[in-house]
Amino acid sequence: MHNERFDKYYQAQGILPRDEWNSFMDHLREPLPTTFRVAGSRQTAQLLNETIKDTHVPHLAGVVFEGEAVSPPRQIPWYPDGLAWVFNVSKKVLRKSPEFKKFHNFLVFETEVGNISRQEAVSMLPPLFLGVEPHHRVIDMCAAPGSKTAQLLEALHAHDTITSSSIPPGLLIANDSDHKRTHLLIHQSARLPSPALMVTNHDASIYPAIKIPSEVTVFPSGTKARVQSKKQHQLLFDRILCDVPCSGDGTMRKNPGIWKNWSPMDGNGLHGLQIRILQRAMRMLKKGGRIVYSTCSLNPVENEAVIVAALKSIPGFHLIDVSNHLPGLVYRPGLTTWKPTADRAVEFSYANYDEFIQSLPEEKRESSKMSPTHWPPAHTEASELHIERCLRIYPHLQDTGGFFIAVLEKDPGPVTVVLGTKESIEGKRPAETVEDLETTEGKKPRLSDGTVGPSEEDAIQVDDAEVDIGADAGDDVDIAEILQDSSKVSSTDPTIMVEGSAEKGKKVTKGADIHFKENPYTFISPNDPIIQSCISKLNLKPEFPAHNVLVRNPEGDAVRSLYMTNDIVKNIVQSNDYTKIRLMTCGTKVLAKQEGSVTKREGGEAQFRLLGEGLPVMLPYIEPGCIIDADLPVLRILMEGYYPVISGFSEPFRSVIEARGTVVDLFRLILPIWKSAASVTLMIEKRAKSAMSLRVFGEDITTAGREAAQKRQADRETQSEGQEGAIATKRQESTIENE
Ligand SMILES: C[S@@+](CC[C@H](N)C(=O)[O-])C[C@H]1O[C@@H](n2cnc3c(N)ncnc32)[C@H](O)[C@@H]1O
Repeated sequence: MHNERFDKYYQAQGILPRDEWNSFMDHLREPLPTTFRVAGSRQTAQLLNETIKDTHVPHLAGVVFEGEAVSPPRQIPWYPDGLAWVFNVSKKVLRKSPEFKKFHNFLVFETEVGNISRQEAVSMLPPLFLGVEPHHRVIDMCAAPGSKTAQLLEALHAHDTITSSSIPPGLLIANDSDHKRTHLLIHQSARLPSPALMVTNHDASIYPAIKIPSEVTVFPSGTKARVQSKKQHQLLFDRILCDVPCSGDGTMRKNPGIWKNWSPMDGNGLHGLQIRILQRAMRMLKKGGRIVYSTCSLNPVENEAVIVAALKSIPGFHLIDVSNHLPGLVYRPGLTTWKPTADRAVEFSYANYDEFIQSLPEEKRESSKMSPTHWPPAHTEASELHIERCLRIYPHLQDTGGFFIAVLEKDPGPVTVVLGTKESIEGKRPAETVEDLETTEGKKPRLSDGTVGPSEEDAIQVDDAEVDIGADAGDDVDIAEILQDSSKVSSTDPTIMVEGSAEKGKKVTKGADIHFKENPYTFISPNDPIIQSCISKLNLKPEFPAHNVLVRNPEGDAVRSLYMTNDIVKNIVQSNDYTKIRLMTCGTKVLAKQEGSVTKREGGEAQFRLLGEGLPVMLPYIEPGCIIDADLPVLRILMEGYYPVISGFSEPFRSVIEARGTVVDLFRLILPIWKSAASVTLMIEKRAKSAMSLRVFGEDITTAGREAAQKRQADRETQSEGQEGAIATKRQESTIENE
């Protein structure tokens, strides 16, 4: 845990007063304490938080392990409502002290079901500065694996109750350029089902313009709303998170491997991409909207230098003073000057870019990774831009990782015409300013993605401009035309077709990504017989938004799963080519075909059931008459076996369920069950069932839990007999580690 280049570089940057240097370095070499956040809707989170505060903490307060007192978890002072916790306990204590082991199990299971997010303290900050509200349109540009996305989604769902999800009028797009990592986002989203969520897979620096219909034009100050046109406009966002890829040297406490190979060149190489992502975000932001730019790097080249370059290249933005936003948070102001180096040995030989570039042989100048924006601005410029308003977080300040945050706002500007979608006029969300970038930034050159590029005076080169999967207004072209374009598609590939376009040679939208292999999104008619059958069989209320139900298969038929979205997600899906925006998923799965149900086996029509993950979203539409009261003994039977027979339940549950039933209401737990001829099954996922069992009964009474316990016992016995003991322990340890 030593690197001379690191010391030399950061001492030269003057990131800290001299007398803090040793403490800073000592903390960098210490492992991070465990931190977690109680997640979920506000009501659920508060309830679980009370359990931690009132049950777990007192239980852990007096624990003494091997003669030493162990500290119980404590609340992170700056996190709102005390919902984030830190605890500093070694693995040995976790494993061997029964009190901590129980608490650890609680954490593992609640994390599994999404009630707790084991997140680094500093990583919880960016969403707190973004201030998302349920009506906001939000994009998380570099979202995977999704811990901040989860926080943004929770803010969008601030009006959820313990049992049911609200349908926010806003939108959250979680994007990541790494296809594999977008699957992490999809996995996360199953824990927080939201009809307002879309997951996309794009390079954020060339994120395509999303079209949205703007049917109604409203003129300000009380003039009457009237339909002016059915034009489409570019969707602009109220809030954007740019948690950009970075060198990550702020995470050294968690990733000690960074020490060995650290070099200033890592940050130098990322600087250009970081600027382009931030610039793209600035162009997608609404007037008065807010961007949070963050990195887990301490390097000014990845932080302040990016902010300066972006602010200088696109006028109309400023840094917000957020010093009073989170009382209790200790941080340092942004650096107003710094010293870049293009030298692995960390020599600071060049005071400015010109000196640097002149020092290179002519043939090497063009390929240099360094640009003028790596160097600091003049002193007056730095103070005009208020670079000191950025936040730097160092490990020794509050025993965290290192982090950087800047909060940018787009000037509100004069309001000329206010355009809104139909639903905004009907009061679901405040009318918004939607501007047509085509006209407002007409003087600037246009990038090939249809967005506006920097002007000639701008210091930054946009070198990905040739990648066009962008914002062209959506002319239709023949697929043959695309096939001819060898830069986009290899002409030797005979199978090129947009997934889901059933006919060969079908027209596709210009700019569509024909390599994108996802099933299409088809909203089905509210009169579709399957939808109608779900409404009647599952006793759904007439308010059920049947027009917002979609399916995902090439034929567009309701064959297996039904998803629900809110209005804005539907508008976007219907106005854009899903391959062009590379849409991985949207909305939330609410209903699924019950395979092998009796009627199906007898050749009757397929039956759909409510999904556990979609239940909070569906609950407001379920007739109260089909919610059955039950008690703890009933829940116990449901949890202990996979298919408990109906005759095994006591009255009155037994008679009620014998008549019929799809949903059970248990002391503010609403759970879906499936009733077949002779048995009744709790339709929740195995791990979720175990988490609930621990929460409700204090032990894992589920079949899977009992089997796992038996296996552990058997392993222990084998171990004590001295046969393969070492192997069994290792397996157990690695399971705990993974968890
Ligand atoms: C710092 S991580 C994001 C962490 C995430 N916000 C969270 O809290 O879980 C940066 C992410 O950016 C993604 N990424 C890298 N280059 C990108 C690009 N050009 N466009 C979009 N995402 C990118 C990486 O795949 C990575 O998942």
